Amino acid sequence: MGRAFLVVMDSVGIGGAPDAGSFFNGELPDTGANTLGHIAQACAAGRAEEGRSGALKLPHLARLGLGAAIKAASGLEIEAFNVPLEGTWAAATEVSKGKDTPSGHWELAGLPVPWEWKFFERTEGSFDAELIAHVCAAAGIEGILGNCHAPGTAIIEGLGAEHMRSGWPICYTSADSVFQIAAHEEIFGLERLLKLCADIAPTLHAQKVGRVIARPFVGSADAGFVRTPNRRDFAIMPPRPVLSNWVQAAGRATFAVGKIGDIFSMQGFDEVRKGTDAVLMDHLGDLVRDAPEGSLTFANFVEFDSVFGHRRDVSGYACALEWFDAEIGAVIAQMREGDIMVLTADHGNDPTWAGTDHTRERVPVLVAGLGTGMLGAEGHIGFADVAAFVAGHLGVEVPR
Ligand SMILES: O=P(O)(O)O[C@H]1O[C@H](CO)[C@@H](O)[C@H]1O
Ligand SMILES: [Mn+2]
Ligand SMILES: [Mn+2]
Repeated sequence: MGRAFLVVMDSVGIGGAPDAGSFFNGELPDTGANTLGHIAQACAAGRAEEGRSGALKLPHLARLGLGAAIKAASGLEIEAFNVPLEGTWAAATEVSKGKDTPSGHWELAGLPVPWEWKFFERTEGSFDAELIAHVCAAAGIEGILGNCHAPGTAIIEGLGAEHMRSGWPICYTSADSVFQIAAHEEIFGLERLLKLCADIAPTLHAQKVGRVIARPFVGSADAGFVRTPNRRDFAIMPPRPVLSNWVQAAGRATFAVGKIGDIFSMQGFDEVRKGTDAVLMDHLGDLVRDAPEGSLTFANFVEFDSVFGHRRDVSGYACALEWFDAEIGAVIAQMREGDIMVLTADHGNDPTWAGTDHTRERVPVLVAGLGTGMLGAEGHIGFADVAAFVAGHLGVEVPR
């Protein structure tokens, strides 16, 4: 029967989205954004030399068809990826009207987002008085800080000291459908922050805001502020069953690795394993060793996006890709006969692009365990085809 491992490299887009012009970073449309393509070009030109050097080395992903996928997606040819093919590949195009994590993951899991998300469009004064009053009442405080679009690290640097003085939470958003609350773990309290987010989430979800995100941090004005790994996403529930539900309903085991549990509101998984990306790679290796026949493992590696993409750190992103490639090569080598691993992404986050937001892009779909081939017409498929493909491999019915 075999097993399936669906692995999302968060934000590792390959350009070419036909609707990129409808998505923006500030004033600039995402037309031409290409996360992997532009990182590879920067590396080849010697512009990504911090902590690494030279051409982007992704031998395992390249053998699975990364070069062919980029070329199909965006027309770009990356010399470093020009190696003999051993995998099955495609470039996937998204239809959901959002370039964020839930939109990408839901559609990859078979559910294109069936509504328009609510975005907070004003970059300053983003939240209306009613919402602010709701947050204040839920938190038992007089006011909030922030109330704007901002990168999360910059806003705690700018408002952390004031937050410590006033005890008011820092509320901010981005080009995504998110309401984020940053608060000091010791001054405001971690449990209090998580409870506040959980309490206000139903109101925001009812307005089709995709996620309320708790962004705890520690530190001081003198020593600097730093976010902790205790981030928690309170995401709107998918309105219909998705891949993990289908597999579970067929009596199979399902495992979530990383933030997958949060993205699907903990629905459809027998077990959720979390940690930093390095820890997640160990979890994935353990599951490749131990997961039962017929099972689904759905993993997300978030640091490409959260640590490097949003920070527009090209060298760091390249390092993370090279680390991932080496590690995943060793994990793939442990797969059993009949297993497949599908490596894909949920959106772009081009670190050479303007702004600090995600970028609308196509994504690679690279399959290990099937031999050499291509999916779709000339290598083009939709995000939702990934779910159908994985379900088909497991012999699980896709509900109509
Ligand atoms: O800049 P930080 O706080 O990391 O926020 C980013 O993370 C959010 C959720 O992934 C995105 O919408 C973007 O705003
Ligand atoms: Mn994402
Ligand atoms: Mn992100």
